Formats: sequence, structure tokens, C-alpha cells
Amino acid sequence: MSPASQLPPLAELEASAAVVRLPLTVKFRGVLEREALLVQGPAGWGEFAPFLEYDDVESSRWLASAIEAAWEGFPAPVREAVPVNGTVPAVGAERVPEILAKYGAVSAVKVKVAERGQTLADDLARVAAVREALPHADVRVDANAAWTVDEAVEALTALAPFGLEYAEQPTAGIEGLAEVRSRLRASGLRVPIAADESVRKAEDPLRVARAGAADLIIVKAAPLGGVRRALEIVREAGLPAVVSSALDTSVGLAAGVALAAALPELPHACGLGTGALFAYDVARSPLVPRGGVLPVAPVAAGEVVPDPALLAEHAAPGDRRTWWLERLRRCYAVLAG
Ligand SMILES: O=C(O)CCC(=O)c1ccccc1C(=O)O
Ligand SMILES: [Mg+2]
Repeated sequence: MSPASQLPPLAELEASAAVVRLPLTVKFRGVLEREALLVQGPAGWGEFAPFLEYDDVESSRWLASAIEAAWEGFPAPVREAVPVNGTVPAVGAERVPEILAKYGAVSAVKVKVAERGQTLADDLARVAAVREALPHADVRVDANAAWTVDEAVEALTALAPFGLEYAEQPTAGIEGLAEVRSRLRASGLRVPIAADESVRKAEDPLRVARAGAADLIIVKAAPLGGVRRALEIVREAGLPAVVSSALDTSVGLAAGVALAAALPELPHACGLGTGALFAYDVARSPLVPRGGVLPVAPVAAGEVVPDPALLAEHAAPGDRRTWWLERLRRCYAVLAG
């Protein structure tokens, strides 16, 4: 996180702040719209968009990431394109073809599972529909920590025959992940376990790696406090990493692309295709996948910027702008210590 002495003045953040509300074409995390506060600094634009229920301490890391993007810019890329997965929210199986069509050709698909109010049968049907549409794709599932250990073992045992690349955060907590992982191995099922919430919401993002509780880690630029901090975490974790979005606008996705582009190794497709779920974005040329990849060049060239007309068109209502500016001030105070 940026040391307090390196923080730009709050007035500069406030002066450039644009608050948008963007409609999605499909419900994600239970919502049909995404709000974000965008700031402009000498290095470009940054996105501050912690989910509405997050507290100020957790949200302040997202602000550090926005400040890095706008005042410091991104480290040099080592690749020209970032392969991405399509993301299938917890929709009914009959909607899978329509959702997949949004991404175009992708070599990997992430399927949300364990949605509250749904059953294992719903998950099996959704994953089956993805497998039917894309027989050769890498299919990974994400339970967002919603299963118990027993439920996770049962569900992943049932899902494994579809061929799973890995299971993301099947259950909450590092001990739970370790137990799911070892119980699957003991039964001869090699489903790699990826840690997401156990990295991005943990007090110590490295503990899951030290505990040997996961085979890979999911890293997101904003929740981890920026691209450089995320790179450091991957280096120290010593595990393969998958860069994923936080349902960002193209400005936030650019930070994810910069992170994925700067990682020494990128063995899996990244979860950065979510721009395709937005009905509208802030950039004239949004970061949506083409041919299964996102290009690094426009990010490195600082071309992924909001269009003033789109910012105006999608400006959040006045009371929401006030709410975001107040949140910005509180999180700035956290960073300033
Ligand atoms: O990884 C992806 O495919 C898309 C991003 C995603 O799933 C996500 C988006 C917003 C908040 C949490 C998550 C998550 O990975 O759990
Ligand atoms: Mg996840």
C-alpha cells in the first residue's frame, strides 16, 4: 500500500472523481448494476469500486489500487495478450448458451456454483450445459466459500466427471480448504483447489500458501491494494496465480490486465472477461475479450480511459455520488493513517 507520504492530496482525488452506475445484462453477486468512482491523476485513470457492503479498512486497499493506477501507472508487461475465461453466473442451465455467447470464443469458462437457494442439481445442470457447449474448454467452478467441507467434497466429487481445471474457494477458511483438498486427494480425485477469498479478504494473504491449503491462488488488483502489491504476493506465495476481476469497469479491468501482463508466469486463463457482462461501459473501446484474449497494448499505452460523454450518460444519481465521495474521504483517512 502507498505510504501516507506518497498519497496525492485528497483535493486532487475529489476534483477528478466521476461516479458512475452501469447496468449489467445479467445478475451477478445478486445485483444488476455496478457503481464505481473513477479518479484521474498524472499517470491515467484509476477505479475505486469496493462492493457496497465492505467496510472502510477493507475498501481502503481498493483506493490504494486506484491511486497506483492514476498517480504511478503500471509496471512493464512481459506479454502481449492475456487469455481470459468466460464467467457464467448462477443462472439456470437453459441460459448458459446465451451467457457464453457474450464472450465469443474462449478456451476456459468459470461457472459459479453453490448459490444460495439453489441445489447441487442446479450446479450439475449448469456445468453440464457448459461442457456440452464447449467440450474442450477448461472448466473451473467458483463456490465463493458457500459450501461446508462435507458439501464441497460431495459436490466436487459429483462435478469431477465433467472435468474440472480447478475449484475456486469451495469452502470458507484456510483449514476448510486444506481439508477439502486432502479429502479429495484421499479419494483419488485430483481437483486442484484455488484460494480466492482466503487471499483477498485475509488479514495475511500469504497464510493460505504457507499452510499448503491451495494449489493456486486467485489475485485481484484492487482488493489487494494494487498491481505491485499483488505481484509481490504472487512472488512470495510461490504458487501459480490466476488474475481475476472484481466486476470492474474497463478502467478497473485495465489494472487486472496490467497485473496479468506483468506476472512472470501465467499458466491459466484469467477471470478478466467480465466486461462482457456490462450493458454499458465507460470506455469507447471497452476491455471485452476477442478470440479468448484481452490485448495488453491499449492498457500499456494508457488508452483505456473513460469517455466524457459516457461518464455523463452513466453518472450515478446525486445522492450516490455524495455517498461515494464520503466513502472516498473515509478510505483516504485510513490510508493516511
Ligand atoms: O473470475 C471471474 O471469472 C470473474 C470475476 C468473479 O468471479 C468475481 C467478481 C466479483 C467478485 C468476486 C468474484 C469472484 O471471483 O469470486
Ligand atoms: Mg472467486
